[in-house]
Amino acid sequence: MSTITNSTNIFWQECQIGKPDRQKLLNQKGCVVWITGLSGSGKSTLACSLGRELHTRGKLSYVLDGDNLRHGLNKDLGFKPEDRTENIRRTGEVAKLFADAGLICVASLISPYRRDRDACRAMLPDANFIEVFMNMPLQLCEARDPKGLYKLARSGKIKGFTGIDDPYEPPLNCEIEIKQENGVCPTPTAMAGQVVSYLENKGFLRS
Ligand SMILES: Nc1ncnc2c1ncn2[C@@H]1O[C@H](COP(=O)(O)OS(=O)(=O)O)[C@@H](OP(=O)(O)O)[C@H]1O
Ligand SMILES: Nc1ncnc2c1ncn2[C@@H]1O[C@H](COP(=O)(O)OP(=O)(O)O)[C@@H](O)[C@H]1O
Repeated sequence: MSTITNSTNIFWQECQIGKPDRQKLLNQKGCVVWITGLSGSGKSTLACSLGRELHTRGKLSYVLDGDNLRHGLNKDLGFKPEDRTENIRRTGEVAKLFADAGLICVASLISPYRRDRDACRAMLPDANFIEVFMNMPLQLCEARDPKGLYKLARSGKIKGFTGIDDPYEPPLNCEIEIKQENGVCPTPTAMAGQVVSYLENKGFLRS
């Protein structure tokens, strides 16, 4: 991530009401839950299920989904490595703002490159970046293929598709790993439950 800025003569503006005040109001702690994994691994499913579970518990969250962001904020970006890097950087910055607002921000993007995810982690105080790895086999994701993209990638109609002809670098230091047990994928509710338990144990669900 570049730390170079093109602006000069800029100053940080402090306000009287800060993150601790907002957290107190919301009775929770702002953080980023960053879900990474292959296309079709269940990132959006987990993000939605988690959002629903937190809402039920009276906790304010917001989902930043890669696909959705590419309809607006990131619509100028493609899938070249430098575009993916910029996609992740922008999303990291937005997620950081949501966390500062006191929300539990759930970012759900393939984010295939370790360096880009680590750069987002570095934007936040360490414990406030919770990396969730959807550790699902490529064969399962490809068998699901809900958008038919793997089929297009295998036939060469999409170039640079993650897992096929573009790399996915699994996390080395994630906080949560979601994986199959005895060849069975946990249900969406169980996946969300795993994340909620983590948030609860680490004190994010109280101020
Ligand atoms: N070349 C290539 N590689 C990977 N994915 C592709 C590609 N082209 C289009 N798509 C679709 O874009 C969705 C991924 O967007 P992301 O912003 O999460 O990608 S990234 O983090 O910048 O790698 C991804 O959504 P999910 O399937 O939900 O992961 C795909 O539907
Ligand atoms: N835990 C799960 N159990 C069964 N099917 C799932 C599960 N998670 C996701 N799926 C299914 O797999 C497909 C891909 O899930 P999705 O959340 O869109 O993945 P991603 O966002 O990583 O591309 C969808 O059809 C979804 O219904």
